[in-house]
Amino acid sequence: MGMASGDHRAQPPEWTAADAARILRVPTDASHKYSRGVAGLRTGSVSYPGAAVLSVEGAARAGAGMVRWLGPVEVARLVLQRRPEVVTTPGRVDAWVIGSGTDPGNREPGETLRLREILAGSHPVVVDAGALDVLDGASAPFVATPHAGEFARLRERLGLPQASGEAGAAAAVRETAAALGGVVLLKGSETIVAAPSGWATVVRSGTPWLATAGTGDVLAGALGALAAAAAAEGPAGVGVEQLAPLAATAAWVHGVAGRLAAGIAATGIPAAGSSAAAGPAGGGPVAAGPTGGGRPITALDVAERLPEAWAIAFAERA
Ligand SMILES: NC(=O)C1=CN([C@@H]2O[C@H](COP(=O)(O)OP(=O)(O)OC[C@H]3O[C@@H](n4cnc5c(N)ncnc54)[C@H](O)[C@@H]3O)[C@@H](O)[C@H]2O)[C@@H](O)CC1
Ligand SMILES: Nc1ncnc2c1ncn2[C@@H]1O[C@H](COP(=O)(O)OP(=O)(O)O)[C@@H](O)[C@H]1O
Repeated sequence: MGMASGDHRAQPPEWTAADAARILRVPTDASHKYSRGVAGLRTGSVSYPGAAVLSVEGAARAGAGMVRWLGPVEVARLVLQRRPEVVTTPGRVDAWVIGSGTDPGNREPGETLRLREILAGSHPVVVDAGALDVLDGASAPFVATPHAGEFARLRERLGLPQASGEAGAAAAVRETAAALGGVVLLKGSETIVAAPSGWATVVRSGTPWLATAGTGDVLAGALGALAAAAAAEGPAGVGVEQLAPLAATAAWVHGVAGRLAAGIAATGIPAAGSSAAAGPAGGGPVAAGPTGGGRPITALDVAERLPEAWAIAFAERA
């Protein structure tokens, strides 16, 4: 994390396996499911039930002590069919994931109220897709996770001009984070993460094979698990600036999981201390990169490879 910069003019440095390894938490003899963090998800809907399943998969596979999913009973049935480990009754939550697989145009007023309550709380919140419109006035530390289309709409709502070019994207993500008072994770072939302070990093561990429906839902769930683990660690909780490296780590692990699923991850995963410019000694640039082959993948394939990606990062632990 020392590599990343708060200089608004600078191009953000790349997040590495070693950076991710410093953030990931390993259970000890003293651990129990609650100390490892409860990820609470209000994701999916009757219109998009699959997103509930996918975000739950992301959270479960990224190491949550418990996944609590709350929502319509017919969606709960699908979630439990896929993953009976999930708890579907209200209770303790250390970090929330909201919005994936929901349509703000179709949201019941009661649900909007619940989302606003979550955003007025003190637990970290991952704000995805259909919840990006309720961010205004949030006091909880949060990470917004828009794709390019959602990012453009978010900036429009904030009265900010549209960004252009690679350099423009990084500056725009920083500017949006500062305007919102929360972390912004802009998804894409390069995923840019910025905190309100201007701290920023770029994640390049993925593959274009990730461009398939539902992979963003898996990422939101995975980030929820990492945030819950951090939040469960002590009474001090997790501040907004701490959420940025957690978000970069979730994106790094998710990207590598995509590459593992696509069969192109055996070589060239950026290693300890590497950056795109570091050369082979530091792990090197991605050898089997975007045009280096691979095969089609599904969002569930990505979720299934999260533990392996996690272990690849963790192997870089100093
Ligand atoms: N199995 C499921 O239940 C799935 C549910 N999903 C949910 O479906 C809802 C709608 O999400 P969508 O993202 O499809 O729709 P959006 O309502 O965000 O709109 C997509 C629009 O944005 C534009 N756009 C520009 N850049 C884009 C980019 N990088 N990626 C995607 N669209 C871009 C597209 O051209 C399109 O017109 C969300 O709640 C999402 O979470 C999706 O995650 C897909 C899988
Ligand atoms: N061309 C690409 N190269 C690498 N990763 C990509 C590419 N396109 C999309 N992704 C990744 O795939 C995921 C897509 O998320 P999102 O757009 O929210 O999809 P969905 O809403 O269908 O879940 C993100 O993690 C994003 O970074």
